Amino acid sequence: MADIVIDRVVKEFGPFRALQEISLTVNDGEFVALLGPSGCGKTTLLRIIAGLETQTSGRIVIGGQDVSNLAPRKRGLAMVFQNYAIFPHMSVFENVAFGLRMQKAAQAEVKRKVERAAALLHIEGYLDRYPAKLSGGQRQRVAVARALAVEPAVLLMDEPLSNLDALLRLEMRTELKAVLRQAGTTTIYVTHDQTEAMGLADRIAVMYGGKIDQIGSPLEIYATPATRFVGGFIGAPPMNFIKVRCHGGTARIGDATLPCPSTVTDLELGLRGEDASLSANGSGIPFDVRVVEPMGSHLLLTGSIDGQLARIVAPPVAKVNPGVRVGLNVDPARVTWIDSATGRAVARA
Ligand SMILES: Nc1ncnc2c1ncn2[C@@H]1O[C@H](COP(=O)(O)OP(=O)(O)OP(=O)(O)O)[C@@H](O)[C@H]1O
Repeated sequence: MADIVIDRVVKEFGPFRALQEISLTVNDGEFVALLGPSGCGKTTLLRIIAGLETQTSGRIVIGGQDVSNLAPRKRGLAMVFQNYAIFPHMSVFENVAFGLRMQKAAQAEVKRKVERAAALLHIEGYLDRYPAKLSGGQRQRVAVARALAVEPAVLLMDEPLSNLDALLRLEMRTELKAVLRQAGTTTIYVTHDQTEAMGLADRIAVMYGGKIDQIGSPLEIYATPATRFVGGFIGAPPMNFIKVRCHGGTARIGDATLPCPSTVTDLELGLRGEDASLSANGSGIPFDVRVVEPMGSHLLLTGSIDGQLARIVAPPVAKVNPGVRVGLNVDPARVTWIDSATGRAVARA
């Protein structure tokens, strides 16, 4: 078993509390993404799991063993960090072979595993080169290949694809997902890119201000965000938040009404741009269109609902012009209600 238990981990840098009692269990073979904006504490948490940083309090347990006070190399994990350290005096082959050499693997096995990892990362053509003759993206792939070559039970990665161009990034993402799933590697992956987290992870932990705001499958996080922050961070375009007042279980927007949770009066209607559709006769929630952007697969409409900014996704062939008012149909079951005062989602009535 190679499950990872993060148990009430706190990290303080002097008076600044970078992590506020984080608890999270990553199951054996699971892929969990730590997702959040710059400064939310994801790298700090990963470094604590790796043993590169010491927690102020709390424990890290890997495969049933408390590793909180163990040196990084005794924790039985492989890691790829943003500032990937590959050895300049070693060829790409020897860089990828490094972990296997440490394990005193036989030469034939080293060769086989290096070639396999190199093929996966598309660096098989550079095995004889030295890092100085590689681009940033190629070096990054060497670092990933080196981590994968040892076939680790636990793999920690911090933005390992950040130096790749968009197309290669997408390709590597797919490859990485396939290979880690096949190998059953328990993986924690830090990223600030929500599409990457959605595409790769079994579960996503969305972090904000040193805390986990929500943990769940990509679909759960997308469909039922626990906070305004999560709704606004996940999805493109981000979720719209329209301030409304809820009286007797009904919110009124223009001539339209929506059932709302009657426990709170000051609410925000959290509406995904793709969960609204243009009504045929202008009925529904009034939406004043300001800009129409044809994106190919869809139209992105930017405008306002009740004077508040909103972005709506429409079919690519929809006939909509800037400056017009259209009506939106919204399925009440697909909206999120946020308590304006707390920023937290309110259960539907
Ligand atoms: N050694 C340190 N000393 C003091 N403060 C630190 C130290 N390392 C990190 N911090 C602070 O802790 C917070 C979390 O930093 P961390 O690097 O974990 O964020 P992050 O979410 O990984 O961001 P990024 O995506 O920019 O790397 C930040 O406010 C950062 O300034």
